[in-house]
Amino acid sequence: MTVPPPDHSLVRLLAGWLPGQRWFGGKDGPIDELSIGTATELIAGDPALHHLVLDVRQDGAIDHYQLLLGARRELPERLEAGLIGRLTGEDGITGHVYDAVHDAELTRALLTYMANETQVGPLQFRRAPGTGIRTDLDGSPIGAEQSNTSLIFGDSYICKLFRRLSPDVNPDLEVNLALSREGCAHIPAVHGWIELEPGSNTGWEAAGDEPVTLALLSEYLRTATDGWQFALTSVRDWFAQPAPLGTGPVFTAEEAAAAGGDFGAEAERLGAATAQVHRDLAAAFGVTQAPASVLRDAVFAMNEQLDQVSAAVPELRPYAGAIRAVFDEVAAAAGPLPVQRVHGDYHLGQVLRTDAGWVLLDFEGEPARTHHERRAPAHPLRDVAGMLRSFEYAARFLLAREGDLPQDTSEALEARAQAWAERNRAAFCAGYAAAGGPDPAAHAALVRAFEFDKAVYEIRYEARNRPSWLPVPLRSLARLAG
Ligand SMILES: Nc1ncnc2c1ncn2[C@@H]1O[C@H](COP(=O)(O)OP(=O)(O)O)[C@@H](O)[C@H]1O
Ligand SMILES: O=P(O)(O)O[C@H]1O[C@H](CO)[C@@H](O[C@H]2O[C@H](CO)[C@@H](O)[C@H](O)[C@H]2O)[C@H](O)[C@H]1O
Repeated sequence: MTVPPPDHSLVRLLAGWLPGQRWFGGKDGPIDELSIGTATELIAGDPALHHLVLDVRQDGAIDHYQLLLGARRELPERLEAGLIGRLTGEDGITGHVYDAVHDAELTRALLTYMANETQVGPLQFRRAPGTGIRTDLDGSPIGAEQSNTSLIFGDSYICKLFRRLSPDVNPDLEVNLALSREGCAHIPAVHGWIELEPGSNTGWEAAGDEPVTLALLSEYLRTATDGWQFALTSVRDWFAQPAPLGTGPVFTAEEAAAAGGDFGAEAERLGAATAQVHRDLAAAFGVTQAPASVLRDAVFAMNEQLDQVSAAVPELRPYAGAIRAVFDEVAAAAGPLPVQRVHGDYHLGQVLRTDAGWVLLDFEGEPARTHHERRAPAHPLRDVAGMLRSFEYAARFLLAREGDLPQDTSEALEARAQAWAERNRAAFCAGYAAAGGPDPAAHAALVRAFEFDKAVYEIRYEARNRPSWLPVPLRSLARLAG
C-alpha cells in the first residue's frame, strides 16, 4: 500500500471532518474541492499549533474557513472530542491532528501574541489602543450554539474565532471599534483582534485591500443574562399567573406590574439602548438620504425573497398575498429615506442584560447575506422590526413547542402570549422613540414591511437550520397577516 503524501492526507482528513462541524455553512451540498489556502505555524514542537485557512469549493463558489490545528504524537483523552485524524506526515505535521480550540495549552498563545502585537507570517495579532491584555488565562470554548467558535479566557475575555471568513474586515470588529471610539456604553470593551494580511491567500476570489478579520477579543460579561432566556422566563411567569385562564389576557398596567417577571420596563430600556447605539452608529459612519428608488429596490428584493421562500416552504404560501400587499404599499409610497449602518440581525439572542444595562453583541449581520449586503446602510427601523419579531418569537416559543394542548388552555395561553408580545413591543417602541430614534408608530407601514421581510427570512432560516422551530414564526405570521 502506498502512503499518500502527508499534505494530501491532511486535506482528505479535513474534507471528511468539516461537514460534521456545527459552524460549517455548506451542509446543503457536497464539497467539490478543498485546499489549504494559508498555513501558518504558530507554535512549533509537540504539541504544535498551526493556523489554517481552508478554501472550500462548493457549487461553483469558494468559501474560506478558519481552523486552529493542533498536532500531538499522543492525544490526551480531554482532546479527543476535537480529533480530526492521524497523520504519518513528512511535512512537519505528524501524529494526531485536532481542532485546537479545546487545547488551553495552545490557545493561551493567542493572548500572548495579541498582548505583544506579534506578527507570525501573514497573521497580525493586534491589541486595542489603550488596553492591556492578561496572558495568564486559559481558554475554553463556550457551549452555546453559535455560528462561530468563542473561547472564554478566565472571567476576563471572550475571543470569537470567525469560522467562515469575510473577504475583508469583519463588520463585527469594524462596528465594535467604531462604537468604542464614540464612547458607546452598550457594547463590551474591545481588547484585541487577529487579522490576515490582504493578498496572502491567492485562492480568495473577492479579496479587498483590507486585512481579513480572523478573531475578536472582547471583555467577557460574566454575570450578564442572555436577553432571549430573560424574556422566556418572563413569558413562563406570565403564563403561570393565577388569574383565571380563559377570561382574557392579563394586561392592565396594574396586573402587568403585579405579574412576576414582567418584562415591560426591560423592553423599554432595551428600546432606549437600541436608539443610543443607532445614534452612535450614525455619528461613526454617517447618515445618507437614499432616493426613493433605493426603497423600491429593497422592496423588489423582499418580493424576490418571498417568492423563493414560498417555493421552498409551502406553509408560507397562504400568507404570501397579504405580505406582498404590504410590500407594495410601501413601494408605492416610497420617498427619500435616511439610511445608516445598523445591527443587521437584531434579536433577543444578541443582547445581554448586565447590572449597568443592555449590551448589544454580534454586529455581523444576517449570516446568509453577502459581505457587501451586511455592511450596507439600511433604515434603523429594520433593527426595530427585528426586535419586534423577537418578542413575537419569545411569546410563542413555549406554545409552539408544547404540542397538543386542550383547546381552551391553548386559546387562553395564546391570548396571554399575544398580550405579552403586545406589551413588550409597545414598551420597546416607546423606549426607542423617547431616546431619540425615529418613532415606529409614525412609520407603521415601513415597520410592518420590515417585520414581514424578517418573518420570511426566519421561515427560511428555520426550515433550513431548525425545522422543529418552523411553527414559531408561522404562528406569529398567522396573527400578523390575519
Ligand atoms: N462579551 C460577552 N460576554 C458574555 N457573553 C458573551 C459575550 N459575547 C458573546 N457572548 C455569548 O456568546 C454567544 C455567542 O456570541 P455571538 O457573538 O452572538 O456569536 P455568533 O456570531 O457565533 O453567533 C452570545 O449569545 C452570548 O451568550
Ligand atoms: O444569532 P445569529 O447571528 O446566528 O442569527 C441567526 O440565528 C438566530 C437563532 O439563533 C435567528 O433568530 C431567530 O431565533 C431567535 C430565537 O432563537 C429569535 O429571538 C429571533 O427573533 C429569530 O429571528 C436569526 O434570525 C438568524 O439570523
